[in-house]
Amino acid sequence: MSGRRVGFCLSDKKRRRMNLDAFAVFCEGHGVEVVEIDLTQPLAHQGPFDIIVHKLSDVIVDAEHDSQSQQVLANFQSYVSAHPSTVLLDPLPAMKQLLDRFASYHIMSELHKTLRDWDICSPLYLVIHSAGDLPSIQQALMTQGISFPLICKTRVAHGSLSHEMSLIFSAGGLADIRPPCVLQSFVNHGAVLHKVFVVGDRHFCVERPSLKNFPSGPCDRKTIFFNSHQVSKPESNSDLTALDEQMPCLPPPSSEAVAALVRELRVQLGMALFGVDVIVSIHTHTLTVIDINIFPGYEGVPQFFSSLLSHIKSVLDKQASDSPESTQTTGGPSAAPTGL
Ligand SMILES: Nc1ncnc2c1ncn2[C@@H]1O[C@H](COP(=O)(O)OP(=O)(O)OP(=O)(O)O)[C@@H](O)[C@H]1O
Ligand SMILES: O=P(O)(O)O[C@H]1[C@H](O)[C@H](O)[C@H](OP(=O)(O)O)[C@@H](OP(=O)(O)O)[C@@H]1O
Ligand SMILES: [Mg+2]
Repeated sequence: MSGRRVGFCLSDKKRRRMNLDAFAVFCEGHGVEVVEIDLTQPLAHQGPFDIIVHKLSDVIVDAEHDSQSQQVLANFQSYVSAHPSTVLLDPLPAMKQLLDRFASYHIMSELHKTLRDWDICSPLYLVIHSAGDLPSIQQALMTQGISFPLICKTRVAHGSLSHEMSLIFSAGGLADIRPPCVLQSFVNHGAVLHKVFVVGDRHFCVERPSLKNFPSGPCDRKTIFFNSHQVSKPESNSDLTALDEQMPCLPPPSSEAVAALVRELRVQLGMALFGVDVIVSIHTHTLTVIDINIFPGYEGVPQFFSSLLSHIKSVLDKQASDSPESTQTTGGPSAAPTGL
């Protein structure tokens, strides 16, 4: 597959984390040119691109208050509008919905309706738009049957501030929330998180440390503030992740249920590169979706490079078969062997 150019727009952190240089070498051997896009320069001078793979979440979040980010985003969007044949991985509207926990948690809350055959749910949650009076928040929690402990997360779902969260154990702890935020019911799950990393039509499950169990119901305990990156990275190990009491190992989520969940989310989100965080309730053994991430780190997925290239090639093959030229010739282009 010659002459295919794939542009990448990644933050410095993401480029290092993904090792884009190594991926470019990997793709060269398969006839795909990987080009890093400089967002500070006109994209038209750097193209053309068959596909652009990006993680513009930081730029989109910063564009809310920063004029330079607004300009970068505007330049990117104008290039994409002027080049409709360039495929975005993933589309900006799809990405934007996952940047907002108010939106992504609504998607999660609807999953049980479309996945009726599977014991899949997401925790009850309350959206807090602004700092209202605490009694009305407490009343809303009671009305919706959302019990303590609660986990409080910022509305913005990506970027450094988005991982600062808190565990709230009683009504008094509600004074510690900083709206806009969500208050999500805390589900005891035995300190094991299942990260489901999705790359196109493939997905991979990776076990990670997670928050330990806490006594159900309100208790007189101070709010615990933490950063999620201290809790669920492979190396995470703290008082927050060490179980206070021994408990029987939980069965992992069924692979069929995870596959059904990924299929549903792929359709609903219209995305190819995302991560789903899943826990298993120690009480009900229900597969519980607690988070969805844009273009995650895929740490613990050695098949990431080959899966990403395989998806890129499937997109390019579809582009070739959909292109007007392909209908003018008999039989269309011979689909280049993906070999992956
Ligand atoms: N409702 C919940 N019940 C129990 N534990 C939870 C719940 N929500 C989150 N957690 C715990 O907190 C951790 C971080 O939560 P979450 O994934 O929502 O944060 P995040 O900042 O989006 O994380 P990341 O971006 O790294 O996926 C989870 O890995 C899990 O250990
Ligand atoms: O845009 P951010 O930095 O919030 O993206 C995060 C993402 O939210 C997840 O925290 C990723 O962790 P995993 O889900 O464990 O992959 C982070 O990946 P990392 O490899 O950089 O820790 C993203 O940065
Ligand atoms: Mg998460």
